[in-house]
Amino acid sequence: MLDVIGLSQGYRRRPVIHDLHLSLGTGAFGLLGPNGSGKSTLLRTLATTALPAHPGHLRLFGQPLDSRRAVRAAPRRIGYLPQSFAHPPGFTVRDFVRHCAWLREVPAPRINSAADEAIDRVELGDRADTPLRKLSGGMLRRAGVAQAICDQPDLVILDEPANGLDPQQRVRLRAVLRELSASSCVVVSTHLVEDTTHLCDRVGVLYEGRLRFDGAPEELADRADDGDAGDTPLERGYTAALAAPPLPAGAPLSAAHGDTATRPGAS
Ligand SMILES: Nc1ncnc2c1ncn2[C@@H]1O[C@H](COP(=O)(O)OP(=O)(O)OP(=O)(O)O)[C@@H](O)[C@H]1O
Repeated sequence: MLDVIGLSQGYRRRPVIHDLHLSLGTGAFGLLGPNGSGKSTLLRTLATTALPAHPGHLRLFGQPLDSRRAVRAAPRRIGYLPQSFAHPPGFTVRDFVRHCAWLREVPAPRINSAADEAIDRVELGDRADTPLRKLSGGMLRRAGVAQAICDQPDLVILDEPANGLDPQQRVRLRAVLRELSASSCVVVSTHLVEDTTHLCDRVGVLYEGRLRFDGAPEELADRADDGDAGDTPLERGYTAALAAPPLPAGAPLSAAHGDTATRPGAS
């Protein structure tokens, strides 16, 4: 579904992601990392809103982004929720989700029903005709999730989707994403380390633009030492991973996710 092969990415002359390797198939992948570690930059690149410097660094749906045609085609199969997004404040939730679906070139006969279904999934059905400017922060976030999951894209990329959600809505969101991840590749960045146990079959820990861990949440918890900071084994395992060296390009991947057993580039 998605292969990142030695990706480096940054802003002007400032590198942020360094020689990153990652292969994902169907399932839920949680991306953890401290502020400024490069999570949003990586997700932006996977969503193709920022292109890699070299087309060969990213393969989506089996294709490198090496032609205008490939770059144009990829977003049709990607649902993306950025960390923050501009929205026309006069749009209702329904207008917004339909508009995003139209931008993604969801076939016209499917747009209305797919938008309504996505709005129901995030439990905004009773607000479908409410202008976005009148929504609470958590509701606006859910409207953002609705547009990303509308028509079940093959690749769903969500940058901190649980931001501002109350505990019940977080549980509901996890259930929706788990359901999606049975047939799509769902990539979620979060600061809620514990959330990944309930949602993800695989997590990555990014620090200073390099992956420090890639495996099942249980394996991350196993990294924990008594001396690591955190209240739970998973939080302590996360702290331990931050102190670990970057993963080498050929490191084996957890067998729990997708169909790739080793990193691309592994000999
Ligand atoms: N548009 C931009 N222009 C220049 N530098 C940027 C831009 N966006 C991010 N950066 C820089 O890139 C680095 C990584 O930022 P990024 O937002 O990817 O991290 P993050 O892990 O998502 O952080 P957070 O958890 O705070 O959201 C930071 O040092 C940030 O200052």
